[in-house]
Amino acid sequence: MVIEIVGVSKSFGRVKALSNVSFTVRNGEVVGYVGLNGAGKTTTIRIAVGVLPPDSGNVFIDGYSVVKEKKNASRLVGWVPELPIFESDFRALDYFTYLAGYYGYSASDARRIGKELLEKLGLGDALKKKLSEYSQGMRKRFALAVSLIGDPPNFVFDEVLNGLDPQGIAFFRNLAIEFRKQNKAVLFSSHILSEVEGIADRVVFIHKGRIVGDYSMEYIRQQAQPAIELALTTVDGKVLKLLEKHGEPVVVSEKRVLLRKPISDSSQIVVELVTAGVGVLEVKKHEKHLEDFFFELIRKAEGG
Ligand SMILES: Nc1ncnc2c1ncn2[C@@H]1O[C@H](COP(=O)(O)OP(=O)(O)OP(=O)(O)O)[C@@H](O)[C@H]1O
Repeated sequence: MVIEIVGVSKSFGRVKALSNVSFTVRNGEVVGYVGLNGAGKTTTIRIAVGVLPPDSGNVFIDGYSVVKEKKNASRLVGWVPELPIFESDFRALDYFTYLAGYYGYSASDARRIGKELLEKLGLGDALKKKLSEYSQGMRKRFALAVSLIGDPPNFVFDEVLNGLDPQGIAFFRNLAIEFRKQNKAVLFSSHILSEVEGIADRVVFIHKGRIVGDYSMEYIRQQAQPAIELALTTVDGKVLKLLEKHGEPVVVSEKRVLLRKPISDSSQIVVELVTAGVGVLEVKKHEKHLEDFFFELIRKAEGG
């Protein structure tokens, strides 16, 4: 229902992995946790699920502290680690059935649910394979199935999309829709913003152990719209009125306008401007990609 990360810091020797990290994943929210390799995502996640103690700060899962009430907190959160490790002598479906037994499922129910889930995750042909023979990506998918057994109210997934094929990604996307409906709080990490796009409602960005941004996906998409930058001989009310027919003009400087969300071709706009007696000094197309938003945050964080 709610995952609250409050002022968490963690160092490994001289490496400061996390500095005062705080954010909340609320009820019914699916939050992407995006950062470059080594930014601190895995460290945050391991602390959030109680397998790594923070140096300072705390994480609360539905109000239970992972530091002081670890047993209660961990019961309420399902997770998929970055590199899942299992008792590898077991065959996949047998191991799933064994684990589900802990949650009170009968062996026949557990096998039925396990088969269904593993098939959906593209492991239908590998139900009888030993986990030791599973590839890293297959282990990831198996771990995702296992995390769903107890139907916990909160989830934390570490790079879960990494290792899923298109079918697996579609499965995860649908899962996210279900989680939202069921009011669960879901945090999932990725180092690729465009990968979380169709899934997350919000994105928290981490860079060098610090949170550098927290935005709704809607806002990020808006910012990442393409635009046409125009340098003109004059920028006045008449010019803006003309441009409004073609998008959302924003005056950048005395003679520069950024036409956001353009709906017409730049050549058509230039013709209209020239016909109206406005000189066009420069036309620049901004093909803004989602990742640019992420890199801009990093640049700002670096003081550039
Ligand atoms: N057990 C450890 N011992 C020493 N340093 C560590 C340990 N775990 C993490 N680090 C360091 O802490 C920093 C953050 O690592 P972390 O694994 O949390 O990043 P990440 O964002 O998950 O990256 P990746 O996507 O590569 O997994 C890195 O500098 C890493 O080298």
